[in-house]
Amino acid sequence: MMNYASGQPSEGAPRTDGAPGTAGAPAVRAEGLTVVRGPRTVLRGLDFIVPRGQVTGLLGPSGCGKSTLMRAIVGTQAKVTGTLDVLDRPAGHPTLRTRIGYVTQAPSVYDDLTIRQNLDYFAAILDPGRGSAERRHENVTQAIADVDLTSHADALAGNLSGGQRSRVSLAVALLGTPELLVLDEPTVGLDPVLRRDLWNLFHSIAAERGATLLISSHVMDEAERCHRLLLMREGEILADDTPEALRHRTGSETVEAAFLRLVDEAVAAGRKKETTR
Ligand SMILES: Nc1ncnc2c1ncn2[C@@H]1O[C@H](COP(=O)(O)OP(=O)(O)OP(=O)(O)O)[C@@H](O)[C@H]1O
Repeated sequence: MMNYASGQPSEGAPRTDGAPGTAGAPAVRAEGLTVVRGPRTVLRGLDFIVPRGQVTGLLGPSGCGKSTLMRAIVGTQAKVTGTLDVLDRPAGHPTLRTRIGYVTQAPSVYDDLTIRQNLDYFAAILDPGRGSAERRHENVTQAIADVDLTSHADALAGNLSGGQRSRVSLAVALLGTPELLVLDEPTVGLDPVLRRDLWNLFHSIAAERGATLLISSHVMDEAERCHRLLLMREGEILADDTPEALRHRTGSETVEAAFLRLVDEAVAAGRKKETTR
């Protein structure tokens, strides 16, 4: 994975993406998406799309609802109302299970198994039976190589660093070559070199496999690496645009500055609404 190009969106990003003005259905389409968790409405009537074949960043401060939105998309969240279509099916549809790869914030690996044994285990669940043994072996070897862990394939997962464990989780999600990869803060706690390498890998997965990636982060400099952004705040979408358009629209140098400006505008609009009540 280490020698993929720049980790930045390329000029030639796919156009069959469902983005406004382009052909093709989006990977994810939400209308009036609302989620209630406990006593709180955590997502409030969201409308957005995630275009196919691109890297979309889901950014916003801690607690704004990023994980909840991802859980709704992969079908593991209760009390979801509104429309939420994923790969042309309602979210949670059984046929989506093998078409989506999901990596949660906590790496889901077995410490007492080696990397290869972890991957073998999940591959056997995805693609069971003796007849598939050879394909499983190839897929596992490829997934380990994709995340640059070939030289550690026989190391116990319990002896790996945090970044290496995150990459094992990502390798599990890559098994079965999913059409949609949903990655919840995959670079949190990683050093800058590993973060850059992972972003390069994400872009190569989109470019070479045509996969759609939805990646959450609260690190704003990672926003610049995405084709499109969903900026969230307090359970709402503040903006759904390209990084360049966001910077341009707000007259800002960086996406972080654009985000702060949009937050200020939203706060000011909220105050105005209250005073005119
Ligand atoms: N089980 C739960 N019951 C009630 N409220 C919850 C539950 N889980 C999360 N919440 C609330 O839902 C809101 C959104 O949480 P969520 O985990 O989606 O945020 P996030 O943006 O992913 O945060 P972070 O970046 O810190 O992971 C938070 O205010 C949180 O307190």
